[in-house]
Amino acid sequence: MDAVIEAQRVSLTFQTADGPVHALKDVDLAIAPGEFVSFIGPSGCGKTTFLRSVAALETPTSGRLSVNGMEPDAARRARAYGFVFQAPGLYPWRTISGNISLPLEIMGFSRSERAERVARVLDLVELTGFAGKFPWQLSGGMQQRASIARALAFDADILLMDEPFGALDEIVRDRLNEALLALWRKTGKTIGFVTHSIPEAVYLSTKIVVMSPRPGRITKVIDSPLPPERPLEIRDTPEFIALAHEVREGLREGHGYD
Ligand SMILES: Nc1ncnc2c1ncn2[C@@H]1O[C@H](COP(=O)(O)OP(=O)(O)OP(=O)(O)O)[C@@H](O)[C@H]1O
Repeated sequence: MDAVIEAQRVSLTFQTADGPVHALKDVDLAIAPGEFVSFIGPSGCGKTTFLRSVAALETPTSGRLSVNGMEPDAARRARAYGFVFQAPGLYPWRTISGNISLPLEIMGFSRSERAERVARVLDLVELTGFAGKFPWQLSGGMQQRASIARALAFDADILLMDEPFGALDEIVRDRLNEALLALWRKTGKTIGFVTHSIPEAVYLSTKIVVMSPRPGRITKVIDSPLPPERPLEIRDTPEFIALAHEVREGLREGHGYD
């Protein structure tokens, strides 16, 4: 099947006061529909820059990038994806349902359509009872679930997530990983997910993209042999441990964490 996200020799150089920064160099990647792809690598290897380029928030210096067969900018206008940032970024003066419906209001959806969509995505992230609460009445993990719901409200086939659980403690993160995996299985969306965590990447992904800095590039792409059904205990299995080892070796080969 055709790739939903395809990068061909994508490079991006930032011109800074200290000289050029090669954030991405010759990145080639094809992501098929329904894949869960994690990007892992040390700070500064270009993970965020790649995801932001897919979302048309950055413009590559050279190379070709397509999203649903379109240029990233056209894909953005066609609302081809939802984007989840590292911080939930909810407006404190709006309720949870008010936050989720805000982009829909801006896009001109009717009141009934907004209500229907908000109810559906709140159910997907298991926050149905919290629609009328304000962000400060929710825990950090619940706030991040609300921001995922907001990204899902467009009903796009692609979800781009930039380290969405990085600021959360491990137990909350485990629970959100489970919930995200369940959501992915239920919706069949294509997910691009940036993380610093090897266990998180291995637990969630069908494909793990290992990156290395200076210049930012892909050093290894690992297809996961793990089944789509993944209870948390799968992390104790030999298959999981072997895969985590392979990712760690990939990072080491790219001098990632040395
Ligand atoms: N707007 C910008 N202007 C100049 N340099 C930038 C800009 N954005 C990113 N960079 C640089 O590009 C490189 C890649 O950054 P990027 O944020 O993509 O890395 P990352 O792998 O996501 O890192 P982290 O894990 O710390 O978020 C870094 O050296 C960073 O300093």
